[in-house]
Amino acid sequence: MTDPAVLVVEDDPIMGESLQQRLRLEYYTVEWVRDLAEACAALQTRLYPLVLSDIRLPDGDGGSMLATMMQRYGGCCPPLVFMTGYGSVEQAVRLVREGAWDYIQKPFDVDALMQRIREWMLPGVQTSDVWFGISPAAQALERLIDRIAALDLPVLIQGESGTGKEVVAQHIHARMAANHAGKRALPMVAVNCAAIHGGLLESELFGHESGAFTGAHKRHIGVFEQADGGVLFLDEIGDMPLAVQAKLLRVLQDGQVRRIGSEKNVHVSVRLVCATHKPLDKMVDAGTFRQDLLFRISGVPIHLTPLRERADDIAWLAHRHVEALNAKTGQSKRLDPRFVAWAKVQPWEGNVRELFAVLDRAYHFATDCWVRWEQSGLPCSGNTPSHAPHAHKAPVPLGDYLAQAERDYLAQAVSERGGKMAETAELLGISRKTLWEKLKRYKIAT
Ligand SMILES: Nc1ncnc2c1ncn2[C@@H]1O[C@H](COP(=O)(O)OP(=O)(O)OP(=O)(O)O)[C@@H](O)[C@H]1O
Repeated sequence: MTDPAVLVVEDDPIMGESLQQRLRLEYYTVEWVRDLAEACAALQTRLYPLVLSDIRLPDGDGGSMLATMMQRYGGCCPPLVFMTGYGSVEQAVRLVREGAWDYIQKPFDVDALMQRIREWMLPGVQTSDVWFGISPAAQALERLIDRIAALDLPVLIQGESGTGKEVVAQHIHARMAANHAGKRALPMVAVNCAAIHGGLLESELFGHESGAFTGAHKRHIGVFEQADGGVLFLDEIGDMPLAVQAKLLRVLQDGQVRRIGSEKNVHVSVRLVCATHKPLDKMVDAGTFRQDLLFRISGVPIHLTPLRERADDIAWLAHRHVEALNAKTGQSKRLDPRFVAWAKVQPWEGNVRELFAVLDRAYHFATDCWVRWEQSGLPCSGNTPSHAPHAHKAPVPLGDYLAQAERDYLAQAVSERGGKMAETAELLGISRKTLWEKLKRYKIAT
């Protein structure tokens, strides 16, 4: 199946015909059937990404439609959305609780329906040449990277934590490597300047000779020399001490490094790519970052847009991440389209890293083949998520974050089911014994 196909189940010829025409105009493949029997036959032939069904059919109703799909596909049935009149809204609400995807009340605005179908259908662009995102900001960035890969200018990537600065640096290297004709593979060496203490950072960058200082038992070749002819990625350059900044500036001006304890300069040629989440211009004003160095390293300045300002990328990234998890685990789970809808309406303050952490949790807690927002440990509607990722909060270890989310999720599930262990365990897709153990571990009262 290549086209996104919608199965429309509608006995009213005018409604069926107009839905079919409008969906075709939107480039969907449409199959229109008039009753439950025809719908059953169609469902035997393919797995539709979306089934749009009238709640009242000549040979059955929404309940029988849902039962048919559940019987055919189990917990993994395609999204089923009911079209309902005023008189059957209550039934539609009940069916949504029982497993239908959503409902839409007649008469409806067709444009609004198309918009919702786009969300239900997850129209992620899956072309392999897109690597950063499908939003206008991401596409502009991709075009920029294509252009600058061939230029010999230093690149400075700025953006909030988790926006993908390292992903961009790696892609610049990949593009350069693709254009590279040399016999030796184009090296890329990365250093996190925030992770190495000042004195050691200098030695890591420029190298040292044996005996240059206490503890320098043998010669160390610095990253400038290691990356010679390729890419040197200095991550978190905003954390570099002023003394090291001065030495870095000299190396960039001279194109030569001198290992600590050596008398000799070594010529180096690297493509420098720096990244930071800190505002370097403000640091210059505050006197904590050298203006001349900022000028040197920002040959091509790149500012990465936070994910909350490029919401179009959420679906695309989420979809790709689930595919990556499938490739890793050998499973074939699919993203619940409501995941994306909720991610868009939540006051989402995290970036891609946080999105992936939430998806990882939902993926691993999934009790069937659907990766659902409900299993992400975040609330489904309303106010700011209780532990929504927040880019400005102090980071906590991922293990603690996941444990907290698991704890909250279990507590919520147990309380919603009035402490009924068998029911809760079944809902969570784990054994009662495992549920008991987890409740004990997290000290959750029942
Ligand atoms: N466009 C993207 N496509 C795929 N994965 C992405 C993208 N952007 C970010 N990621 C993923 O999000 C996570 C964070 O990305 P990355 O480390 O590049 O961010 P960063 O801006 O360098 O963060 P930090 O400032 O904390 O170092 C990684 O798991 C990365 O693979």
